[in-house]
Amino acid sequence: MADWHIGVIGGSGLYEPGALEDAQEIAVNSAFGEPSGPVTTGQLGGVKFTFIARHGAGHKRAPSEVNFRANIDVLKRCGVTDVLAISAIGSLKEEFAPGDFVAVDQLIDRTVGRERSFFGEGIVAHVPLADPVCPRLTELACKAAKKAGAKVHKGGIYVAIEGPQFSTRAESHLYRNWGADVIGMTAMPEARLAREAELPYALMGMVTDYDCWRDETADVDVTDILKVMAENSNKARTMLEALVAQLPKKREASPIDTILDYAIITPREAWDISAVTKLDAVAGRLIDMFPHRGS
Ligand SMILES: CSC[C@H]1O[C@H](OP(=O)(O)O)[C@H](O)[C@@H]1O
Ligand SMILES: Nc1ncnc2[nH]cnc12
Repeated sequence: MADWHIGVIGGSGLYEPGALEDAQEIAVNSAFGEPSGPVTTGQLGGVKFTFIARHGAGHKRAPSEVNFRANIDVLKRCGVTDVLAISAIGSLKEEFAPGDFVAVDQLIDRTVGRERSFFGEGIVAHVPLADPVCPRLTELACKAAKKAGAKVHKGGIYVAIEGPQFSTRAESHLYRNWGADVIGMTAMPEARLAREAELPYALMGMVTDYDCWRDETADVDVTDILKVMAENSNKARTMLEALVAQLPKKREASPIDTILDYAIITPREAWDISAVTKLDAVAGRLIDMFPHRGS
């Protein structure tokens, strides 16, 4: 049984992990290009912990410019076992008010043109994604967020748009009609890639606005979003402390840890050597000729 190593992806307004023990900022290279920046790695409450800011220091990467593959690859290379993503989200539902937290459990992908797989080019995999988030980590994150004083909604359908513009009013109504509960620009392909990298992934969204469907409120705008985020980022950090404080002592295996066992369709003898080399972290468990993974 592996020990827990929590990886956190901080979204808009959350560019620092808070106080870590033995904190070190390290630049980790990825064969998939430039990650959003260096990671901060250390311990939180005695648990291994690694943080990356999704949009980079100073929020310089737009959602379409985030190299999601490199970010996930880098977390995997650091030895992360589970990923908690934190995001600013718009609400498409009356009950999800600004300031509330939503533990997302389903995703609709409306992004276009982003690299969405580690596989292809000589080694093909089809991982299941019916339930794109890890129920165990989501449950732990919900309890932690409540401990941090947040109003938490368990379950919500997130529609991921390409951005960077917010939605038109017609789109906002359309997504509501589809049954989506919240909206953002980053959970896809992040969740897809975490699954391919055999990393259980949970997404805690912090509601910052009502997008533009609601007559009673002003249309979404970044200044208002940042104001709500500023009020909530401490709560997010407290949630992280509460999360590590209540982790079970030993991390039981998750089915996601070995999802590639049933997903790679290309027979091993046909694997393309250069594709396999790039996958030395993501699929390192299966690539016994590449003893890898500095942890
Ligand atoms: C600052 S408003 C739009 C921006 O905020 C969200 O980012 P993240 O998911 O990284 O917290 C949203 O997806 C957009 O990228
Ligand atoms: N209304 C919204 N649309 C897309 N992404 C968001 N992130 C925060 N609020 C958002």
